[in-house]
Amino acid sequence: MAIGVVTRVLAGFFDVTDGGQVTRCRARGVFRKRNITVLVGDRVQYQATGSNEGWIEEVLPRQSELVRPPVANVTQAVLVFSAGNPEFQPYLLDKSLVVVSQAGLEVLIVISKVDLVPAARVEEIVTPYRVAGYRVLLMSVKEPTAVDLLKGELKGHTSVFVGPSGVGKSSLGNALSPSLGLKMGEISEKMGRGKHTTRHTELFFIEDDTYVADAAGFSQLQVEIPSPQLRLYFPEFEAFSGDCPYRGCLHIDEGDCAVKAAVESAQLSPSRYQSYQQLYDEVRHREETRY
Ligand SMILES: Nc1nc2c(ncn2[C@@H]2O[C@H](COP(=O)(O)OP(=O)(O)OP(=O)(O)O)[C@@H](O)[C@H]2O)c(=O)[nH]1
Ligand SMILES: [Zn+2]
Repeated sequence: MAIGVVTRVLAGFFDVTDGGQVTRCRARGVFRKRNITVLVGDRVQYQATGSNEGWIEEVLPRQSELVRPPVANVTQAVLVFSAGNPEFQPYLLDKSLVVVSQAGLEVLIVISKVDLVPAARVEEIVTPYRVAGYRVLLMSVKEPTAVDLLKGELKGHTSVFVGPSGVGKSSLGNALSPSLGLKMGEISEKMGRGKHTTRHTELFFIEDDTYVADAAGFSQLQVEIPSPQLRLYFPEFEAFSGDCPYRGCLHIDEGDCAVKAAVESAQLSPSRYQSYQQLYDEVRHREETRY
């Protein structure tokens, strides 16, 4: 019996990838009885019955399960944001960071199109995130070696690629695997026409134990964290919050707040703090209007 990863779910069939080889499998009826849905990303035991055909015998325990997109065993989110064209969007990045951290995923930030803005601007964009402890990769089509660094960061992970339209996800996907690039391009084209197409998530084999899924719509997810806990998702605040006079200081309206003081003295990034404030307001607003 072999073990593979479900990379595609079709009507009644599942593509199981094992070392880059794809076997189109049916699933035993027992899964329906046991109320198990086989998801993209599931590790399965399967039995090949012919050339490229087989049966899924068992679904191995899941480490994680994302609802949107419905993918099992995702371990890492790659957040792709461009330095220019479209302009860097700090709030959307900061919000996405909170969402994926909440989902328990490892995070890699990719700043793309760094060739389009001056080096000093790239520094300005990137520094707050490095200070906060995030891994950040700079990417440019003019710097193909960056793709090797990205491959290194993907190794051993099942990653979802997340990012706004036009930041260069298809170009990146293409550099990793031509079929991945094609799929990513296809999706955004449809979204651009404003159509709501239900599309199936697919997992792309990059190398052994290394897969990538694209995740349109991920950034539309809401932050489901209670407002008092939001501050914990801005890890760089912690170096200062110990000096806030109120234990449990939210760093919003409190007097003598050490985090706000650090923002004013530029020891903390004003842009990151602004994102925190905006997110806090959004969550508070939802909490207040819920009942
Ligand atoms: N200058 C520059 N342009 C880039 C870079 N990467 C991608 N582009 C260009 O940016 C445009 C958008 O790239 P895509 O790869 O289609 O971006 P995407 O994120 O897939 O965008 P959607 O398809 O809208 O989701 C294309 O014209 C690319 O050629 C880069 O590193 N530098
Ligand atoms: Zn404070």
